[in-house]
Amino acid sequence: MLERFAKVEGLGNDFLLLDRRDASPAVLDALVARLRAAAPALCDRRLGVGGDGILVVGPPRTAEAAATMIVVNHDGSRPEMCGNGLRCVALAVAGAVHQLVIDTDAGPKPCAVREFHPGTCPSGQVAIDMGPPDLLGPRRVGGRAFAAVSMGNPHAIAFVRDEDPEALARGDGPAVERDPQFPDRTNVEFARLEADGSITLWVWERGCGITSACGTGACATLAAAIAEGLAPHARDVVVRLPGGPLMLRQDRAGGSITMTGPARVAFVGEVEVPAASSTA
Ligand SMILES: N[C@@H](CCC[C@H](N)C(=O)O)C(=O)O
Repeated sequence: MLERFAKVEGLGNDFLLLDRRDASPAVLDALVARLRAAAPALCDRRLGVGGDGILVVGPPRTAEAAATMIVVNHDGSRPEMCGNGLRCVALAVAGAVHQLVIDTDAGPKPCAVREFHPGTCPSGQVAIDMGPPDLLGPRRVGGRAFAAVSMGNPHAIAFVRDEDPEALARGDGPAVERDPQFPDRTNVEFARLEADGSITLWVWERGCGITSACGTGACATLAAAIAEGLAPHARDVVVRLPGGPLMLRQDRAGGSITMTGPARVAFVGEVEVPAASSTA
């Protein structure tokens, strides 16, 4: 069955986006099941469209929302949240309305689209109220201390000084992702505080591997940095990811984190999504 999609990206974290705001709950559930089974093939960068995951835009679940975002990782798993993906969904849904709420599996998220360039392939800057982080305490994995933080989805953050965060994310990410202390697996962050107050961040994503950016990972890292006294409240903090910078801010302890960054539709197309039973 052919499905129309937009290829979207935020800082190079890229997704197939299927807008099915017209679908009934049963049709949406069946589509998500098919996409989960087909995700490794669809997201394959040589044999498929290519992407870190898939975003399904469904009808809103709550009265104030414009739509719902459902996320499927590259490996077919279904995470609760995706920061870069949500910026892309807000951009795709926004049209003339630049303030909107999108429902997610981690609750409703207010979004503001700025510097909107309309067209078949719109782009813009999107600010999202990502909600408050949940600080879950320290974990020790392989002799290293990680801060466990939930942004709706799970993160394990280690701060390094003289080590290379990219090498650590590539080398240690897979084992930390599957450490038994994280029964749902975890996204894994290696972060370095820079002299100018910014944070350099590499992320090994659950269900994807290394990505060029992770919005929830950046927010979780800021929360851990503030908790450890490494970053300030009520000031913009730049988190530098391989794909570019995200601007983050938490105004008070325990409060919401605001994330601002780019989103873009790269191209649109149609792709065959096989029935779930024939993709095993
Ligand atoms: N890239 C995303 C996070 C996507 C979900 C993640 N892989 C998970 O399994 O939790 C982001 O920008 O937040």
